[in-house]
Amino acid sequence: MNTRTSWADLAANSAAENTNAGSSVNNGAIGTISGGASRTKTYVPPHLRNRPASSDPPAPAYSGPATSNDRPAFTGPRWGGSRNDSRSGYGSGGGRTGGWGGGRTGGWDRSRDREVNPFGDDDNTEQAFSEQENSGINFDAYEDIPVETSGDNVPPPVNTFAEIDLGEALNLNIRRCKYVKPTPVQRHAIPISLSGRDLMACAQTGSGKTAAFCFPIINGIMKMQAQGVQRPFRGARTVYPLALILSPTRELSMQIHEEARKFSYQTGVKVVVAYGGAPLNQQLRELERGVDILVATPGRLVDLLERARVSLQMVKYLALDEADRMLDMGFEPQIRKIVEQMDMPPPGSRQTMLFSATFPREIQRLASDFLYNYVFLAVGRVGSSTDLIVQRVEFVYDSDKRSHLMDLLHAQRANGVQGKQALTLVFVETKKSADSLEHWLCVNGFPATSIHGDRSQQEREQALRSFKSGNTPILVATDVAARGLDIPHVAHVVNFDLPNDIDDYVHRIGRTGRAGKSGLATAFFNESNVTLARALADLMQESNQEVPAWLSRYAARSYGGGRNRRSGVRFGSRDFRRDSSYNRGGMDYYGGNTGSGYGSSGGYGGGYGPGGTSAWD
Ligand SMILES: Nc1ncnc2c1ncn2[C@@H]1O[C@H](COP(=O)(O)OP(=O)(O)OP(=O)(O)O)[C@@H](O)[C@H]1O
Repeated sequence: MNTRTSWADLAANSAAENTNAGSSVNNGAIGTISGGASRTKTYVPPHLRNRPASSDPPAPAYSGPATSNDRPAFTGPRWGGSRNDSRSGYGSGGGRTGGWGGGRTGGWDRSRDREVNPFGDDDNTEQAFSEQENSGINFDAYEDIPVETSGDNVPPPVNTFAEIDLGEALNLNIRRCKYVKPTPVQRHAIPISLSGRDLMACAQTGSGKTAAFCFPIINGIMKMQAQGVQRPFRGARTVYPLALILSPTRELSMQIHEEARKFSYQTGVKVVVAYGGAPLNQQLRELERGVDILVATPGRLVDLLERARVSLQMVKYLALDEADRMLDMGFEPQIRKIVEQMDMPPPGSRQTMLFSATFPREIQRLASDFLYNYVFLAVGRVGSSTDLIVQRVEFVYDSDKRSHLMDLLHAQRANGVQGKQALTLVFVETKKSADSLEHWLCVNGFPATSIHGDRSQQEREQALRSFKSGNTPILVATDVAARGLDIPHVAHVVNFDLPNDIDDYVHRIGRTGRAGKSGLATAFFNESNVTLARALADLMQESNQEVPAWLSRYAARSYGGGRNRRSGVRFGSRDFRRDSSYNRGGMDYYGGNTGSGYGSSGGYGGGYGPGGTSAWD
């Protein structure tokens, strides 16, 4: 098929662009890992140098060998040996001696100067970073994205970080991250959250949602601490976080933790992460040192709650990242338990923020149980993919998939920059096929690794590190890596097996084309994917992609099949409260003004109250 050649060229070009991007991109999200192995391992902040060793021994990252990812054709990870586990941030960086114990009140001032610098740079960074901007971001790409807000009295958006009073310490960290101006979702979501409103926010992959929920939380906690918030005393071992951030995967929780630690550096706000598959004791020790923001996966959190090691009684902020995933069938019972059946304050007494790139209507309906008089925000159409990603679909029989993949990889390699293979993420359906494809790639001279639910947590983390560092530039993954992961320089996402659900496709391809950069996504389609055809064709068309004629033909035949949530509705999953069926129930969501402190006009043409307007319509 002659198109294959041009797609291979595209793959190669995208790869070249991403490889070229090099260090100019913000590597912030997991910056302690990406491209900086040796730096993070050896860095000791100036204020910690020449100190006696801590009485708190560095928490060992792994009990087993770090070279667990020892598949064939690897040259051995650069990361082996004494990995300095960035997760352990506060506790293990060396030098910190307690400071967070028990009912900490104001302990931060004493220990602030001992906080490990999560940026891994010198403390005198202000000048260095103020000169630079995050040059990897192409903000123009976002400028004309349509924005919809609904709810009463929606606070107006801002254009700059300076317009919002986030506090000096947080502003400094924003500069350290090289964020020069807010992304569209940040422009809208941050003022809404700062005003105290609950929020359901939908914005495209890679558009900066993490900061959008982290900044208001950190700012709010700084204010609470300034007012001398007191925590109850239920026993020395129970901790009382003020904010809870839940995410569906361990790796995403780790990533959010890393981001939140950067944003909260020297603000006095302590962030701790808890997720399954890692030693509980280590996480308990971290918690006992004090926690303001707890980032967690649901399973591990339920465990901690049942052991009465965490109480949610003081939670003022609840954020669900990938909220639609958190509320789908797999997670919903656990989320309900955490949010409704433990001791968390009810909606209205806490502030709840739900974020995702996709928000099916039925999930919005479920989610509204957790919210109080919320604002709905959609930046771009709900569930759309970003135009920054070039999407290709190729008809490939199962038996030909491996050779097609090989063609793409060869083309990328041939056009690679300085012989470097650009990062390629390959999604497959099952854990078994992930293992076998990884093995096959390695045997055929393409260093690959894999991430899926049957691998140990050590192996999963090792695989991610090895991928990010470029050591194994191909990562074969199941959907465990589909959401949220912010891996710089992923040039190409290959849907070797397409998912059944178009929303999963949107998240998967969203691992490339992030933060204003371009990316390439190639999907292998065959008869077993017909139920996805219509949604896929619609999505591609909406993102200005070339839809092959054969796919359009499949689409025409596959009305309403599968879990295609968009069938029959042209991407209509906006605020579900606008559905006539919703209002028929006698509920008038827009009727009552619950007093957010904003004038009824809000000074912004967003609100979808009666007579409200939308930038989309
Ligand atoms: N204002 C900003 N300026 C520059 N870079 C930013 C800004 N906000 C976020 N970024 C960067 O953009 C990248 C993507 O951000 P983030 O991971 O929060 O996206 P997301 O919207 O949560 O994506 P996903 O839907 O895949 O979870 C990150 O590397 C982050 O550091």
